[in-house]
Amino acid sequence: MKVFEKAPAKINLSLDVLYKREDGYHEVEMVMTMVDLADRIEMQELPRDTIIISSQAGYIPLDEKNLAFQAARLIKERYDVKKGVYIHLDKKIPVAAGLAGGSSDAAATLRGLNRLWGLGIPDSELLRLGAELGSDVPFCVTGGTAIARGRGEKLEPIEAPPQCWVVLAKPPINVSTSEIYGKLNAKAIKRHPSTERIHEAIRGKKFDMLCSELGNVLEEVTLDLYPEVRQLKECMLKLGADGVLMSGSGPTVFGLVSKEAKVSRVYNGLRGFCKDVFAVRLLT
Ligand SMILES: C[C@](O)(CO)[C@H](O)COP(=O)(O)OP(=O)(O)OC[C@H]1O[C@@H](n2ccc(N)nc2=O)[C@H](O)[C@@H]1O
Ligand SMILES: Nc1ncnc2c1ncn2[C@@H]1O[C@H](COP(=O)(O)OP(=O)(O)OP(=O)(O)O)[C@@H](O)[C@H]1O
Repeated sequence: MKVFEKAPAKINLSLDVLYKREDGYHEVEMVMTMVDLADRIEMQELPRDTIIISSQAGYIPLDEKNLAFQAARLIKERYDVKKGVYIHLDKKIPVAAGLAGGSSDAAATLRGLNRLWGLGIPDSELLRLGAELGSDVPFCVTGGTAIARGRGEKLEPIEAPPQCWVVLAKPPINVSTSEIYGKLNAKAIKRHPSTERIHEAIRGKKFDMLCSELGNVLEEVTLDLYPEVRQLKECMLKLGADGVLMSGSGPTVFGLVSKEAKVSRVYNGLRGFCKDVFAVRLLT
């Protein structure tokens, strides 16, 4: 038997850090949503008690470092499943991009294996398992739009943002999430985004307000380390995107665009700047 799951990319409409915690993680407040750019995960039962990962993408680990492998191992151990599984990851989300590609693959694996093996694990438990795999995984389990708190695992589902186009561009650099958090001085953040005002813009479907309230405190670190990300933001604004922000710890920058007529100008203008450019819709 085989099951398929879509693993969509996330973007952070806001990302605020409140303080650094004793456990080394940062207490965050983020508004997150999904976009229509997704990996496709195929899971097939194997008679032998093993986990095999394959992918068409040549640049991700296929062993226990892969988050989908870790998700499968966690479910097998926790629910004492003696069967094996073959997992194929058809990667469309750029890797180490700030789009939670690995986290979304892990979440899709949890959902898919729950179905494949008929385990009947409730959503609340899938969220708890997800939190053991990474801070972004619980949000990827539920999807939709949510305010995430704690280290990212405490979720408050909210309304969908006003529908628009999202142009994503990833410059050809790799950014380490732990390095960016590590270099952030939480006590010296210059400008905190307002989660409340972002939520108000979403609730009231106020697209212009949403664009002007976008904010991510990790930009302070990543944009200084990688000036090309700052240039990419400026370029996207010049090309006519209505609101522009870096997603997660970067380096992907996304632009919100309300009018379809403007999308191709932004998309084509960026193609000269970097190879990984996508024009997609919000997944509402
Ligand atoms: C940047 C975001 O992607 C925004 O959604 C997330 O905050 C990070 O999510 P993630 O990549 O799933 O994070 P994890 O795999 O749990 O942690 C990676 C590293 O990021 C740092 N980290 C992560 C989350 C958090 N709230 N505080 C942190 O300081 C820690 O150093 C950790 O070692
Ligand atoms: N299934 C997977 N897909 C992509 N990368 C994976 C996967 N499993 C493990 N990795 C590893 O995880 C690292 C981060 O990749 P990922 O694409 O998840 O980053 P990201 O989009 O920056 O995540 P986040 O936004 O959650 O910080 C990469 O170095 C990659 O080798």
